[in-house]
Amino acid sequence: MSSLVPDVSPEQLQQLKESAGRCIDEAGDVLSLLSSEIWRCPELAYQEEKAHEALVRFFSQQPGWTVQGHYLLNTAFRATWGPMGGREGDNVVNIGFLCEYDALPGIGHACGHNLIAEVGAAAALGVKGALGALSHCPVRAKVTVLGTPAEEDGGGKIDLIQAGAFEGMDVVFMAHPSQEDVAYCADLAEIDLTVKYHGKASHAAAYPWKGINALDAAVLAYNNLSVLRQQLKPEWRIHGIIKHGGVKPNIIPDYSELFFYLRTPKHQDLPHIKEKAEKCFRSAAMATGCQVNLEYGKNEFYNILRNITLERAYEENGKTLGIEFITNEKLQEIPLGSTDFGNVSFVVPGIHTYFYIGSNALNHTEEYTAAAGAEKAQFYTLRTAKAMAMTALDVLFCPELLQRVRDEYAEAKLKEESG
Ligand SMILES: NCCCC[C@H](NC(=O)CCN)C(=O)O
Repeated sequence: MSSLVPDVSPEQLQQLKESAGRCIDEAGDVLSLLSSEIWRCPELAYQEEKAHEALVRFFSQQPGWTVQGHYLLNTAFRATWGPMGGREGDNVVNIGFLCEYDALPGIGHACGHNLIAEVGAAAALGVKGALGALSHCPVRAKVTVLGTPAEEDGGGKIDLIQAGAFEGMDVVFMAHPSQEDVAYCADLAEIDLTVKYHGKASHAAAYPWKGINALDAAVLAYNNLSVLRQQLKPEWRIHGIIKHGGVKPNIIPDYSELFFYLRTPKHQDLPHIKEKAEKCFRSAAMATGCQVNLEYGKNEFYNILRNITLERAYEENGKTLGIEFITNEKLQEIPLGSTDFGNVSFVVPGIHTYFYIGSNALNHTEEYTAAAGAEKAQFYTLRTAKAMAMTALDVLFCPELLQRVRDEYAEAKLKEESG
């Protein structure tokens, strides 16, 4: 372990970590109530009004927090504690914990975002509780909880980055429910694409030759993409749905709409997959005589800029709590999807870990929705929060560790952005 700030011994840091764990356990009931309140009322991206209200109420009822509802976005919030401690002129070390709370259409919290909110809140309570119990904290510390809506659709963290919400943060943490405990997974860069074909209606039996078939264009495009996949790199992904394909069998469809996700390991590769996909959509328009409009999502999701220094510190703390991590780099390179945390990782050093919740069900299934709302998930959720809080305390009290985190972030960002 790096050398600690003056006045804090390794034993005292360990006592602080244990204190954080006790604070989290003591708040276990209210944290579980918070999580289940969110879970019971699933709300879609940018519409998480009840979840926002529950989280703002939660922190407003906790002593010492400054809470801002509707923070820069209607369903975002910010809760801060501090800066406290240190000496006049000391630099503030601002630790951020991120909460997600949007659900999926039709299957509720099938990605367990209610547990993401709980982990973030719990870890923040733990750090605040441990520091607050000190007669004098030798570090000028601040804890920031940021409610970041719309991860599943639109990317609220990206909106918040653009609005300046992450300025002044030194390190950020969040954890995402999964099937295993892992400090890093190679989440993909991603962009949404909506494709609209406009044709010409006609009676499909009487004079079909008068029509221009927008459904044919959609089907051709879908098949074009299906054969394109053979020529894509194995980690690239193109997948989607036909949202509209016509209204009646005897009316040649004059409108069809498709919704696709395009994904690549690095956000610098997105233009290449976009170019390939566009040829598939435009050639289908040419083949059928349709007009085509391509509309990209407002936010590109970035891949995650990993911070191995922080990951290792998190793993060390988690192991003391009995967490068994996947550390095999090959398994960590298997993409689990995408997240707008990737964009955050390019503006603030941080980790987006994954944690087991007591079920082998798969995300984005009804079984996972049930698992995310089950009492059994609470033990794993609070354990993850403790590991995050312990790692935050390491960052606060080990200046060398914080410097290594910063150095790795700067080097990784330079390497990534120089291609
Ligand atoms: N613009 C759509 C982004 C979809 C993000 C979604 N995220 C997760 O499933 C969370 C786990 N990475 C996805 O990857 O489909």
